[in-house]
Amino acid sequence: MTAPQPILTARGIVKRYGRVTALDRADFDLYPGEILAVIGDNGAGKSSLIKAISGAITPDEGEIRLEGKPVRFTSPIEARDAGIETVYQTLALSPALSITDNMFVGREIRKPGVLGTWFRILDRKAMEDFARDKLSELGLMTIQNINQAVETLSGGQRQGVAVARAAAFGSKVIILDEPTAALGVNESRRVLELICDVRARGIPIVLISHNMPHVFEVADRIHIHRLGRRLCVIDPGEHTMSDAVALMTGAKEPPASAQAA
Ligand SMILES: Nc1ncnc2c1ncn2[C@@H]1O[C@H](COP(=O)(O)OP(=O)(O)OP(=O)(O)O)[C@@H](O)[C@H]1O
Repeated sequence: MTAPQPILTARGIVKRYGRVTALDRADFDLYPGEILAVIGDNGAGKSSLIKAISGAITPDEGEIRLEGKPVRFTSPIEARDAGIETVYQTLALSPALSITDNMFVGREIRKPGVLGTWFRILDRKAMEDFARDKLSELGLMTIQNINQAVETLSGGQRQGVAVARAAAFGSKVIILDEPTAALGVNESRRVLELICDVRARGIPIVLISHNMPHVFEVADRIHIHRLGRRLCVIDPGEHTMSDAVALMTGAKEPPASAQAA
Protein backbone atom coordinates (compact mmCIF):
# COMPACT_ATOMS: atom_id res chain seq x y z
CA MET A 1 0.00 0.00 0.00
CA THR A 2 1.34 3.46 -0.84
CA ALA A 3 1.66 5.94 2.02
CA PRO A 4 -0.90 8.79 1.97
CA GLN A 5 0.43 12.00 0.52
CA PRO A 6 0.25 15.16 2.66
CA ILE A 7 -2.29 17.68 1.42
CA LEU A 8 -0.24 20.63 2.65
CA THR A 9 3.51 20.79 3.25
CA ALA A 10 6.03 23.45 4.11
CA ARG A 11 9.77 22.98 3.85
CA GLY A 12 12.56 25.20 5.14
CA ILE A 13 10.37 28.22 5.82
CA VAL A 14 12.29 31.27 7.00
CA LYS A 15 10.64 34.48 8.17
CA ARG A 16 12.57 37.35 9.71
CA TYR A 17 11.17 40.49 11.26
CA GLY A 18 14.19 42.77 11.34
CA ARG A 19 16.65 41.02 13.64
CA VAL A 20 14.09 38.53 14.96
CA THR A 21 13.94 35.17 13.17
CA ALA A 22 10.34 34.02 13.74
CA LEU A 23 10.66 30.95 11.47
CA ASP A 24 14.02 29.27 11.18
CA ARG A 25 13.78 26.62 8.42
CA ALA A 26 10.41 25.39 9.66
CA ASP A 27 8.76 22.28 8.22
CA PHE A 28 5.12 21.26 8.35
CA ASP A 29 2.94 18.43 7.01
CA LEU A 30 -0.83 18.03 7.09
CA TYR A 31 -2.46 14.79 5.93
CA PRO A 32 -5.98 14.32 4.54
CA GLY A 33 -8.74 13.88 7.13
CA GLU A 34 -6.65 14.61 10.21
CA ILE A 35 -6.68 17.12 13.03
CA LEU A 36 -3.09 18.30 13.44
CA ALA A 37 -2.48 20.34 16.57
CA VAL A 38 0.36 22.87 16.50
CA ILE A 39 1.70 23.64 19.95
CA GLY A 40 4.66 25.59 21.25
CA ASP A 41 5.72 28.08 23.87
CA ASN A 42 4.95 31.79 23.51
CA GLY A 43 7.03 33.22 20.70
CA ALA A 44 7.92 29.79 19.25
CA GLY A 45 6.63 30.87 15.85
CA LYS A 46 3.25 29.10 15.63
CA SER A 47 1.34 32.17 14.43
CA SER A 48 4.07 33.02 11.95
CA LEU A 49 3.92 29.48 10.55
CA ILE A 50 0.15 29.66 10.17
CA LYS A 51 0.35 33.11 8.64
CA ALA A 52 2.87 31.84 6.08
CA ILE A 53 0.58 28.94 5.15
CA SER A 54 -2.52 31.11 4.98
CA GLY A 55 -1.00 33.90 2.91
CA ALA A 56 -1.01 36.54 5.68
CA ILE A 57 2.79 36.83 5.41
CA THR A 58 5.14 35.85 2.60
CA PRO A 59 8.13 33.79 3.78
CA ASP A 60 11.65 34.98 3.01
CA GLU A 61 12.69 31.44 2.09
CA GLY A 62 11.24 27.96 1.75
CA GLU A 63 8.52 26.20 -0.16
CA ILE A 64 4.84 25.52 0.48
CA ARG A 65 2.98 22.85 -1.50
CA LEU A 66 -0.76 22.31 -1.66
CA GLU A 67 -1.71 18.89 -3.03
CA GLY A 68 1.86 18.49 -4.21
CA LYS A 69 1.97 21.73 -6.22
CA PRO A 70 4.16 24.65 -5.14
CA VAL A 71 2.11 27.70 -4.09
CA ARG A 72 3.20 31.21 -3.22
CA PHE A 73 0.40 33.21 -1.63
CA THR A 74 0.79 36.95 -1.44
CA SER A 75 -2.49 37.54 0.41
CA PRO A 76 -5.01 35.62 2.55
CA ILE A 77 -7.50 35.95 -0.33
CA GLU A 78 -5.20 33.93 -2.59
CA ALA A 79 -4.93 31.18 0.04
CA ARG A 80 -8.70 31.26 0.54
CA ASP A 81 -9.29 30.98 -3.19
CA ALA A 82 -7.01 27.92 -3.20
CA GLY A 83 -9.17 26.30 -0.49
CA ILE A 84 -7.30 27.22 2.72
CA GLU A 85 -9.64 28.90 5.21
CA THR A 86 -8.34 30.41 8.43
CA VAL A 87 -10.40 31.26 11.52
CA TYR A 88 -8.37 33.73 13.57
CA GLN A 89 -8.85 34.27 17.28
CA THR A 90 -10.50 37.59 16.53
CA LEU A 91 -12.93 35.67 14.24
CA ALA A 92 -13.17 38.49 11.71
CA LEU A 93 -16.95 38.43 11.94
CA SER A 94 -18.89 41.69 11.64
CA PRO A 95 -21.02 41.91 14.81
CA ALA A 96 -23.75 44.12 13.36
CA LEU A 97 -24.29 41.91 10.30
CA SER A 98 -26.53 38.85 10.27
CA ILE A 99 -25.26 35.27 10.34
CA THR A 100 -26.05 34.91 6.63
CA ASP A 101 -24.27 38.13 5.71
CA ASN A 102 -21.24 37.11 7.75
CA MET A 103 -21.07 33.77 5.99
CA PHE A 104 -21.00 35.45 2.61
CA VAL A 105 -18.89 38.58 3.14
CA GLY A 106 -16.81 39.01 -0.01
CA ARG A 107 -18.44 36.10 -1.86
CA GLU A 108 -22.11 37.04 -2.03
CA ILE A 109 -24.43 35.18 -4.39
CA ARG A 110 -25.94 37.48 -7.03
CA LYS A 111 -29.28 37.03 -8.76
CA PRO A 112 -28.93 35.17 -12.02
CA GLY A 113 -28.97 37.01 -15.36
CA VAL A 114 -28.98 40.76 -15.89
CA LEU A 115 -30.08 41.57 -12.34
CA GLY A 116 -27.02 39.96 -10.87
CA THR A 117 -24.49 40.85 -13.53
CA TRP A 118 -25.44 44.46 -14.21
CA PHE A 119 -27.24 45.59 -11.08
CA ARG A 120 -25.33 43.30 -8.68
CA ILE A 121 -28.55 42.42 -6.86
CA LEU A 122 -28.02 39.82 -4.13
CA ASP A 123 -29.88 36.53 -4.15
CA ARG A 124 -30.85 36.62 -0.47
CA LYS A 125 -32.93 33.46 -0.62
CA ALA A 126 -30.06 31.43 -2.08
CA MET A 127 -27.69 32.81 0.56
CA GLU A 128 -30.10 32.10 3.42
CA ASP A 129 -30.76 28.56 2.19
CA PHE A 130 -27.04 27.91 1.87
CA ALA A 131 -26.31 29.33 5.35
CA ARG A 132 -29.14 27.28 6.90
CA ASP A 133 -27.91 24.09 5.19
CA LYS A 134 -24.32 24.59 6.29
CA LEU A 135 -25.24 25.37 9.89
CA SER A 136 -27.59 22.40 10.12
CA GLU A 137 -25.06 20.03 8.50
CA LEU A 138 -22.76 20.86 11.39
CA GLY A 139 -25.55 20.57 13.97
CA LEU A 140 -25.62 24.31 14.59
CA MET A 141 -29.32 24.86 14.17
CA THR A 142 -29.71 25.84 17.81
CA ILE A 143 -29.07 29.16 16.12
CA GLN A 144 -32.69 29.79 15.31
CA ASN A 145 -32.68 32.72 13.01
CA ILE A 146 -29.98 32.99 10.43
CA ASN A 147 -30.83 36.66 9.97
CA GLN A 148 -30.01 37.33 13.60
CA ALA A 149 -27.13 39.78 14.12
CA VAL A 150 -23.91 38.05 15.14
CA GLU A 151 -23.57 40.44 18.13
CA THR A 152 -26.62 38.76 19.70
CA LEU A 153 -24.94 35.31 19.71
CA SER A 154 -22.95 33.74 22.54
CA GLY A 155 -19.17 33.34 22.16
CA GLY A 156 -19.54 29.65 21.32
CA GLN A 157 -22.22 30.33 18.73
CA ARG A 158 -20.02 32.97 17.10
CA GLN A 159 -17.15 30.52 16.96
CA GLY A 160 -19.61 28.05 15.44
CA VAL A 161 -20.57 30.50 12.69
CA ALA A 162 -16.89 31.20 11.94
CA VAL A 163 -16.07 27.48 11.77
CA ALA A 164 -19.19 26.75 9.68
CA ARG A 165 -18.17 29.50 7.27
CA ALA A 166 -14.69 28.03 7.00
CA ALA A 167 -16.11 24.51 6.52
CA ALA A 168 -18.57 25.75 3.91
CA PHE A 169 -15.89 27.37 1.79
CA GLY A 170 -12.63 25.74 2.91
CA SER A 171 -12.73 22.90 0.50
CA LYS A 172 -9.21 21.68 1.30
CA VAL A 173 -7.85 22.87 4.66
CA ILE A 174 -9.18 24.71 7.72
CA ILE A 175 -6.84 26.46 10.14
CA LEU A 176 -8.23 27.31 13.59
CA ASP A 177 -6.26 29.68 15.81
CA GLU A 178 -7.13 29.16 19.49
CA PRO A 179 -10.82 28.40 18.81
CA THR A 180 -11.68 27.72 22.47
CA ALA A 181 -9.53 30.41 24.11
CA ALA A 182 -12.36 32.75 25.03
CA LEU A 183 -15.03 30.13 25.75
CA GLY A 184 -16.54 28.54 28.83
CA VAL A 185 -16.59 24.80 29.49
CA ASN A 186 -19.84 23.95 27.67
CA GLU A 187 -19.16 26.20 24.73
CA SER A 188 -15.65 24.78 24.35
CA ARG A 189 -17.13 21.29 24.35
CA ARG A 190 -19.51 22.21 21.55
CA VAL A 191 -16.71 23.76 19.48
CA LEU A 192 -14.54 20.64 19.95
CA GLU A 193 -17.46 18.50 18.75
CA LEU A 194 -17.84 20.80 15.81
CA ILE A 195 -14.15 20.42 14.94
CA CYS A 196 -14.58 16.63 15.00
CA ASP A 197 -17.70 16.94 12.80
CA VAL A 198 -15.68 18.91 10.26
CA ARG A 199 -12.98 16.21 10.29
CA ALA A 200 -15.68 13.56 9.82
CA ARG A 201 -16.69 15.38 6.66
CA GLY A 202 -13.15 14.79 5.36
CA ILE A 203 -11.70 18.27 5.80
CA PRO A 204 -8.29 18.30 7.53
CA ILE A 205 -7.83 20.82 10.31
CA VAL A 206 -4.82 22.62 11.75
CA LEU A 207 -5.54 23.49 15.37
CA ILE A 208 -3.33 26.00 17.16
CA SER A 209 -3.98 25.84 20.87
CA HIS A 210 -2.37 26.33 24.26
CA ASN A 211 -5.08 24.17 25.86
CA MET A 212 -3.44 20.77 26.34
CA PRO A 213 -6.60 18.87 27.40
CA HIS A 214 -8.36 20.12 24.26
CA VAL A 215 -5.37 19.26 22.07
CA PHE A 216 -5.09 15.77 23.52
CA GLU A 217 -8.83 15.22 23.20
CA VAL A 218 -9.16 15.88 19.47
CA ALA A 219 -5.75 15.84 17.76
CA ASP A 220 -4.61 12.89 15.64
CA ARG A 221 -1.02 14.17 15.67
CA ILE A 222 0.72 16.97 17.53
CA HIS A 223 3.32 19.18 15.82
CA ILE A 224 5.62 20.66 18.46
CA HIS A 225 7.18 23.97 17.48
CA ARG A 226 10.24 25.31 19.28
CA LEU A 227 12.55 28.23 18.50
CA GLY A 228 11.05 28.87 15.08
CA ARG A 229 11.02 25.34 13.76
CA ARG A 230 9.28 21.98 14.04
CA LEU A 231 10.95 20.01 16.80
CA CYS A 232 8.97 16.79 16.30
CA VAL A 233 5.51 15.36 15.74
CA ILE A 234 4.06 13.11 18.43
CA ASP A 235 1.13 10.73 18.64
CA PRO A 236 -1.16 11.89 21.50
CA GLY A 237 -1.99 8.23 22.20
CA GLU A 238 1.64 7.52 23.05
CA HIS A 239 2.59 10.60 25.05
CA THR A 240 1.30 12.46 28.07
CA MET A 241 0.51 16.15 28.34
CA SER A 242 3.56 16.55 30.60
CA ASP A 243 5.73 15.02 27.84
CA ALA A 244 4.34 17.54 25.36
CA VAL A 245 4.97 20.48 27.70
CA ALA A 246 8.51 19.25 28.45
CA LEU A 247 9.24 19.02 24.71
CA MET A 248 7.76 22.47 24.07
CA THR A 249 9.82 24.13 26.76
CA GLY A 250 13.05 22.29 26.01
CA ALA A 251 13.02 20.37 29.31
CA LYS A 252 13.10 17.16 27.29
CA GLU A 253 14.49 16.04 23.94
CA PRO A 254 12.24 14.32 21.35
CA PRO A 255 11.87 10.57 21.90
CA ALA A 256 13.02 8.15 19.20
CA SER A 257 9.35 7.23 18.58
CA ALA A 258 8.48 10.82 17.64
CA GLN A 259 8.40 11.51 13.93
CA ALA A 260 11.67 13.18 12.98
CA ALA A 261 11.50 16.88 12.30
N1 LIG B 1 5.07 41.58 13.02
C1 LIG B 1 6.12 41.27 13.79
N2 LIG B 1 7.13 42.13 13.96
C2 LIG B 1 8.21 41.81 14.71
N3 LIG B 1 8.37 40.64 15.35
C3 LIG B 1 7.39 39.74 15.21
C4 LIG B 1 6.22 40.00 14.44
N4 LIG B 1 5.40 38.91 14.50
C5 LIG B 1 6.05 38.00 15.28
N5 LIG B 1 7.23 38.50 15.70
C6 LIG B 1 8.21 37.81 16.56
O1 LIG B 1 8.44 36.53 16.00
C7 LIG B 1 8.54 35.55 17.02
C8 LIG B 1 7.49 34.46 16.81
O2 LIG B 1 6.20 35.04 17.03
P1 LIG B 1 4.84 34.24 16.80
O3 LIG B 1 3.74 35.20 17.07
O4 LIG B 1 4.89 33.58 15.49
O5 LIG B 1 4.93 33.14 17.96
P2 LIG B 1 3.78 32.26 18.62
O6 LIG B 1 4.37 30.91 18.83
O7 LIG B 1 2.55 32.32 17.80
O8 LIG B 1 3.57 32.98 20.00
P3 LIG B 1 2.26 33.11 20.94
O9 LIG B 1 1.93 31.73 21.43
O10 LIG B 1 2.76 33.99 22.05
O11 LIG B 1 1.19 33.74 20.13
C9 LIG B 1 8.40 36.30 18.35
O12 LIG B 1 9.69 36.60 18.82
C10 LIG B 1 7.67 37.55 17.95
O13 LIG B 1 7.97 38.62 18.82
